[in-house]
Amino acid sequence: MTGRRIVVMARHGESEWSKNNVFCGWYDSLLSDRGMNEALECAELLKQSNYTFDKAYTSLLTRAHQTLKIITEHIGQPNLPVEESWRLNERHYGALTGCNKAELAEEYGESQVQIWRRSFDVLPPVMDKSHAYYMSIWCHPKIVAHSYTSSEKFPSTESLKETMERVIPYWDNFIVPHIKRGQRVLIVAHGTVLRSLIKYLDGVSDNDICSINIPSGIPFVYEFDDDMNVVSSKKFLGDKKRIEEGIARAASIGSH
Ligand SMILES: O=C(O)[C@H](O)COP(=O)(O)O
Repeated sequence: MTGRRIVVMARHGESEWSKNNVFCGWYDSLLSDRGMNEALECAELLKQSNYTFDKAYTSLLTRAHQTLKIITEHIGQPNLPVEESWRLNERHYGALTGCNKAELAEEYGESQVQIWRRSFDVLPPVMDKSHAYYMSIWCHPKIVAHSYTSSEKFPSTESLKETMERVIPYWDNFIVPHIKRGQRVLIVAHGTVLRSLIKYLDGVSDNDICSINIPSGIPFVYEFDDDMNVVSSKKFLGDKKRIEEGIARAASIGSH
């Protein structure tokens, strides 16, 4: 089939843990009030541009599901088929999960915290069984259900590199075939998952990806040709100032 192959991606709205400036990763934090509004703004931008979809993809995490639900209801597609996968979960932030970013910057220095957050391949320390959020993450009903049906090994820490190693095969094997069949796809995921896709699709270098930040709740669009070459890349919808502010917010370590 010939025609425009459009994929819309969005990062979920702000979570409670992000509001408190705490590393979240696989911890299942809910959307904050601001996050709910961001999801609604995201939905409104899609509605204004008349976007509709055939299929949505998201992670196992509630903040992404809440965002997706707000979007699908607002654009009048509450029954849009949704496929969820742990492969679209936020990166596993290892032992940093639950730590306040500003406090870590005081202890280890800002540049070390930014290396953990944005470098391509520097791993945060591993989360072991003694970690305060170990049980909360591994006893999550969706993770438990998945462990019964699959032999896949889950991570205990991830950099962008390891995140890409699970996201890109999922994109290639599970999402791309639907796009090639002409389906309009929406992906609601997390900062590092979207950075993985951007790095892969746009051929961003290991160095340049460090300065790419994804604002919460602002949709962006990729367009592909029939051979899945990128024709138009990462086009954010909406107000330029709001996009710039969102990017700056995602880049910053934040305060207590
Ligand atoms: O997991 C998290 O803490 C957030 O999704 C993103 O945090 P970051 O912008 O510090 O990577």
